[in-house]
This record gives sequence, C-alpha cells and structure tokens, in this order.
Amino acid sequence: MSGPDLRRAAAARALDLVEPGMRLGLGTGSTAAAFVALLGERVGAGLDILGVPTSEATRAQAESLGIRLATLDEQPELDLTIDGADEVDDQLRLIKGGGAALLREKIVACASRRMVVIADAAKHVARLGAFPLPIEVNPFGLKATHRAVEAAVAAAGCSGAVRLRGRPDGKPLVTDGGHYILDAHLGAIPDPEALGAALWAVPGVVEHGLFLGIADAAILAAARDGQAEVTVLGSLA
Ligand SMILES: O=C(CO)[C@H](O)[C@H](O)COP(=O)(O)O
Repeated sequence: MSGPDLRRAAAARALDLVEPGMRLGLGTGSTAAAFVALLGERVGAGLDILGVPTSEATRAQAESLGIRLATLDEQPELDLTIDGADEVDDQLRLIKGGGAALLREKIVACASRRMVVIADAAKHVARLGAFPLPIEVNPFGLKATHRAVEAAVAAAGCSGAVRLRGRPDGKPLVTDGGHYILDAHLGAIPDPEALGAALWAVPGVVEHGLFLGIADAAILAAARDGQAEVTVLGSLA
C-alpha cells in the first residue's frame, strides 16, 4: 500500500460528503489533488458543484477537469472545504503550508461552514512541531521580520532555526500572494495557541501555518493487512 493509495482512500471517503449544489473549498497539495481528481470524475458524470481553489495549482487542475470555479469574492460563503495537512493532533489542530498555500487555505477554510482534513495517518501526531512551521511574511523588511519571528518563537517557549524557504535556483520561494515563507524548525510546539498569538503580533507576518479551531474532522488513511483503513477524528456530520 503506497502513499498515493492512502491519499486516494482518504480523498474517496471525503467525496462521500459532497452533495449536489455544494460550494466547495478545494485544498492544495498531493492529497487535495487526489480529491480534486476524484471530484473531477464525479463532475464528468454530471455532479453540479462550485469550487473555490486555494492556489493557482489547484485552480489549473480543477479547470483541466471541467470543475466549475468561482473566486471567494464571488462566493464568500462555502459549505465545505476539503484540504490536506502536514500535521494534525488529537484536538484537530493543524500545521499547514508545506505547499506554501497556507494564506489562501486559511482564508478559504474560515469562509467554510465545515473544514475536513484528508491525510495519510502518518500525519497524525501526539504533539505538533516535528514538521517545520511555515510562516508567510511580506518581503518588505525581511531581515527585521525574520528577527522578530525568532524572538516571538522564543517567547512562546519554542527553540529552533527559522529559515527562509528557497527555490531550487536559490532564490526565495514566492507564494501565490507574492510573499515569502519562513520555516520554523522547532521539533515541538508546547503551546500552539501561544505561538500563534506571538506570531500574529509581529508586523510583517501575513499568516502562519497553525490552523487552530478551524478543522471539524480529519479523515486519516493507514495501511492494514494490505488494505487502506480509514479512521475519522472529529465528526463528519
Ligand atoms: O498545506 C498544504 C499546502 O500548503 C498541504 O495541504 C500540505 O502541505 C499537505 O500536502 P500533501 O497532501 O502533499 O502531503
């Protein structure tokens, strides 16, 4: 059972939540892409839904599959967002932004009545922080913001390096919104709420990848006896 099989199993369970006429937030990343691919098949078979993508990559994929799309300005209230995550804990707190789409992902998730995470069960952790926390920042005054983020991280009881995310050509990665990403390599985040609040207080921080109190449920797929076993954290109702 491979990673793509598990991602597809979680995505297939999420597809059961989709009803005709729904306005859907479409996440970003390989697991969200598995969901969009399955959704595209259903749309091809006649399902009518409206999607709001969380990145240009998801927009391109959904368009290629014939999924009807809108912007969040055209459709500011959504029924359901399905998205992946980099980590999820028992309280449905998430780290997101490994794919650099955290800003649009958080805006879209918060505009949705429900957000459901789909992921390989390996993303389910006892404590957040092994995955580097993405922090989206304005390019203006990067050095000052970088220092202030380091101080905020320390004030929230965390330690570790904060690094500017680069591209393979060595230049900084630029998000769909024209910002940079600082990745905080913390190992563990003892108090995610305190860290989120501390990061929010830093001028230049546009958004951080802690999704706290946003997800309603997580669909997690693990391999068991050669099959994908799906478990649910929270409620899908
Ligand atoms: O937050 C994200 C993108 O910004 C993704 O949802 C997250 O990185 C998980 O991606 P994948 O499903 O490829 O593991």
